[in-house]
Amino acid sequence: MADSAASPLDPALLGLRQQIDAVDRELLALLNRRASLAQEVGGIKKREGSVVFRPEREAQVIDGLKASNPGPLQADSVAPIWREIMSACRALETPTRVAYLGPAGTFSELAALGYFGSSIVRVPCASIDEVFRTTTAAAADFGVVPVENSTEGVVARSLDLLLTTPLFLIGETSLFVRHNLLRQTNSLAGIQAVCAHPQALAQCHGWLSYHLPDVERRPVASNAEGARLASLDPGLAAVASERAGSEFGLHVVAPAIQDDPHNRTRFVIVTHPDRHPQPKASGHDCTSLVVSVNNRPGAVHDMLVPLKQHGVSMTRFESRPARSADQWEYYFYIDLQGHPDEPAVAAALAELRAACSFFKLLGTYPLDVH
Ligand SMILES: O=C(O)C(=O)C[C@]1(C(=O)O)C=C[C@@H](O)C=C1
Repeated sequence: MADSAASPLDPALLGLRQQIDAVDRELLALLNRRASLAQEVGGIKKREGSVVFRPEREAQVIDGLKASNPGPLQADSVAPIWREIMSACRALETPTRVAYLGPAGTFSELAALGYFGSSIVRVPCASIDEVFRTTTAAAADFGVVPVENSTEGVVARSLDLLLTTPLFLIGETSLFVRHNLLRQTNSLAGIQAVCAHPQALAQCHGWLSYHLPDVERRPVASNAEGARLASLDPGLAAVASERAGSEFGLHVVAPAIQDDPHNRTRFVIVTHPDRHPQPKASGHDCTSLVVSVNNRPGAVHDMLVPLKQHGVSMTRFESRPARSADQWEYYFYIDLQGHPDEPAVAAALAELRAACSFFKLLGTYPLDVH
């Protein structure tokens, strides 16, 4: 087909491409200069024995660039580009090993890559428990685990493990989750079972009930594991990402089958407090804690009064049964806006701690920058 605008012989096109080539060479030279500076920073950190990954600094770099971006590059493009640049620079300082619910192609892997960039050492794990174990045992520097989905609510296992393990939070990221029905053949006929993580099956409940009402829904450890099983058996279908589909050579029989078109999953980044300090204030931070109060009338209200008194906003409040002898005891997972280095947050936390029978600071970290 004739395409005069895209013809490589068009002198205007040729001229513009030559300019792009020249800009790319300049960009490469600048990126290498940046990389050398990061290496020098890495040298200082090594001498001081301090950690390489500084989530608050990375958030500030991206925030600053977005605020001063003159365009036409869109503001939304700034964060992913600089995340990759900083990922590559960080890798020159030290390898970053990141554990997540694998195998390749899971949404957890996408979240890990979105947050840390692609210059990481991937440590796929078979379960959320294994992500916590691997990170606790220092076989990974960081773990990425889902905590909440906009359709299905909390990921209970992650919340329980945050309560019971020593790991703490240093970051968060969220992902638009688009599920697809994948299979060896491009047809809905003859499917015997649909395999996926229980959360994904639940997020597609409406679609599966309508289109495959009599087909077994088979919960498996991850969506990518479902895709792997579907690649071995023509009678099986999977609910997973397009990436998992291409990874295992499957057709997308039906795209975007999640019941909520805005289906999002929030992930947190965990690490071990012995190996990583709490991030410093970035200016846009979140502080997460889990608390419990004695079971008496008004106790939850009283616990929250210090937040109001010190003008600290609460952005999340989830309850989980404590599974203690008293079956009506609960743990409350609370997210506050701000950092404990801010006097109002410090004062509110101190008073809240005094009002609680149990108090655990889960971490403080920069809010996700898009
Ligand atoms: O500023 C630092 O501390 C660096 O190591 C440099 C850099 C970057 O590339 O900008 C890389 C890694 C850190 O997580 C933060 C920033």
